[in-house]
Order: sequence, then structure tokens, then C-alpha cells
Amino acid sequence: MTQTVHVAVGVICSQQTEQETEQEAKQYFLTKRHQHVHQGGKWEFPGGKVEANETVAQALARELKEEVAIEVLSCQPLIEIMHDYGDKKVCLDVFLVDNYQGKPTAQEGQQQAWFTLAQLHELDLPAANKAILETLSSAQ
Ligand SMILES: Nc1nc2c([nH]c(=O)n2[C@H]2C[C@H](O)[C@@H](COP(=O)(O)OP(=O)(O)OP(=O)(O)O)O2)c(=O)[nH]1
Ligand SMILES: [Mg+2]
Repeated sequence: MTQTVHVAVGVICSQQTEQETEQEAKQYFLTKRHQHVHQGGKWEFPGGKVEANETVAQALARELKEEVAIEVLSCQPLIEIMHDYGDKKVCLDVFLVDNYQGKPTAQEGQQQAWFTLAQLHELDLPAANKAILETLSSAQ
């Protein structure tokens, strides 16, 4: 039997001034998974596996520092998703990262971009992420 991989995932949203909020749609920062890894070539919310000696919040902070060089200052639990890809089972612990220090920048040579929610619906994302988009849509 395959073990479920526990993953901390960060939905990083743009930090806008009040003025900008009135004019522009909120944006989300994603990176593209390298081709050779599981779910390769798809766009993902940054994050990674929770290690044995840490909490999910610690894993989120560590992964976002390693992968996109930001310091998480505040985050809210958004949704927990169990998904079986056939070759791998994952449990995604998804957080909305609503306050952070630094400018998100991919540290592992991946493509990176900011997307509006409407644009996210057009992207090639891992199947498990459908539930994340539904949650973001219902929150707006
Ligand atoms: N980070 C992230 N992982 C996702 C998303 N959606 C989704 O199904 N996954 C899956 C793909 C992978 O099987 C797993 C994440 O594991 P990973 O291999 O990237 O973990 P990691 O960053 O710790 O990397 P590593 O230790 O393997 O180098 O979760 C998502 O939006 N973000
Ligand atoms: Mg990762």
C-alpha cells in the first residue's frame, strides 16, 4: 500500500494598497513544476512535503523560503484535500498566505507568474487543485 504524502501548500496573494484593491483583481503567485517530477509541467502553488519533525505551519514557512524566498508573516487555513493520482496519494494542507515579507521569486529555476482567478481557471494545474480554485471562487 502506498503512503499518503502530506504537503503544505501556500496560496500567495498579491498585497495591494487600498487604492489598488478598488481597481485591480487580486493575483496569485504560481510556479511551474519541472518536467521530470510528479505532475511535471503543471503550474502549482509553492509548497512541499511536511517532514517528520515539523508542524504543517513550519513546513509551509520552510518551503516558501526555500522555493520562493519569502518570509511568511501570516497565513490562514483554506482547505485540506485528499487526492489519489494512482501513482501517488497526496494530502494537501492549503493555506492562504495573506501577509509576507519579500518578493516571491522562484529559487529553483522554475517559471513563475502572477495570475488572476479567471486566469487560474485556464491553466494546466494538478487535478487536486480544482478544489482550491473552487474555494477561492466562493470566497470572492
Ligand atoms: N507544492 C504543490 N504540490 C502540489 C500541488 N498540487 C498537487 O497535487 N501537488 C502534489 C504534487 C506532488 O506530488 C506533491 C508535492 O510534492 P513535492 O515533490 O513537490 O515536494 P517537495 O517540494 O518537498 O519536493 P522534494 O522534497 O520532492 O524535492 O503534491 C500544488 O498546488 N502545490
Ligand atoms: Mg515543492
